[in-house]
Amino acid sequence: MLTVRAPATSANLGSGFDVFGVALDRPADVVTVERAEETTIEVSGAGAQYIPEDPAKNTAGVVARELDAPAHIHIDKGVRPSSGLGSSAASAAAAAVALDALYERGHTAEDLVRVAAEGEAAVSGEAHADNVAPSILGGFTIVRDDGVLSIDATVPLVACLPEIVVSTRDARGVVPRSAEMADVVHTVGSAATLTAGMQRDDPALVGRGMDERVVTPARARLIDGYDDVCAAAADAGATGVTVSGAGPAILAACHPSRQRAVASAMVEAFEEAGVDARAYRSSVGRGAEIIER
Ligand SMILES: Nc1ncnc2c1ncn2[C@@H]1O[C@H](COP(=O)(O)OP(=O)(O)OP(=O)(O)O)[C@@H](O)[C@H]1O
Ligand SMILES: N[C@@H](CCO)C(=O)O
Repeated sequence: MLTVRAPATSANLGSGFDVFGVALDRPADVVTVERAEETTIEVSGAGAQYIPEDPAKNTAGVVARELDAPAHIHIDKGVRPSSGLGSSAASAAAAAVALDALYERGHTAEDLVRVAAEGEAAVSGEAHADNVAPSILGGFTIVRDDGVLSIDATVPLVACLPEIVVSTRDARGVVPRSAEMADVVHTVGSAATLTAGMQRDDPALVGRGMDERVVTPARARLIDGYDDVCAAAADAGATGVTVSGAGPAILAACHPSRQRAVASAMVEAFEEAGVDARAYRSSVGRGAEIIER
């Protein structure tokens, strides 16, 4: 028997659609695996009632199939599904790390990112790896077709999760199919600025680099109170604010001394818009870890 904790993640960071991701300190999924003849899944915790226990439909079950590593899998959800905080990815990442260790397969972390991305494909229709990469590797990650990079950083972040559900499948449906060249140039500038900011641990550069004009505005319309929450975060000192993953969570970057104020301002602004919310104060965090053998 073996237990792994895999963290929530925020993907895109505005300018890095389907490329950038970041591990958060919390919340996290905790997955326990035990060898079995065939895979079975049991789910408890946040939003468990919305998560399929059929291994073919659960990201952790798909990972067990891909690794040919049948197991009884217990998933304790800390990351609520359809949150924009990489819920389905946290289970996939934890299962990949746990099953690799349980069956002593010795895959590299990069191999496990590819396997966990297949779990994501089963639920969202596409094998995007921008949540599973940070959930396995930790840090700020850059995913490309030819590999994945992870950069350590400690920039303070606030992820504010409202009591609204937006599925990744739906949020991918509103992404424009094409973009103006001026917006593409702007996005490249933001992505480069954000990457430099992560490397220098500079919250001001990271915040500026979150600005993006194509995908983010289309998705913001799916989130009640989005503009007010962004304005409140900026007033409280956020250096940048954007949709986390496919939403509805909203991610802000800030200087350490402003983190508490930014978190409170975002929750209050959601509440003024009639939406309950909670904020997770975080830094760029670590990846999946075995916590019990
Ligand atoms: N182990 C799992 N944990 C969570 N959701 C799962 C799992 N397996 C399958 N799902 C399904 O995946 C969907 C939730 O994933 P979705 O990608 O919409 O949200 P998310 O992972 O929180 O968001 P995002 O990818 O934007 O950060 C739900 O339909 C849920 O039933
Ligand atoms: N890059 C993906 C992440 C979803 O978690 C998207 O934005 O659709």
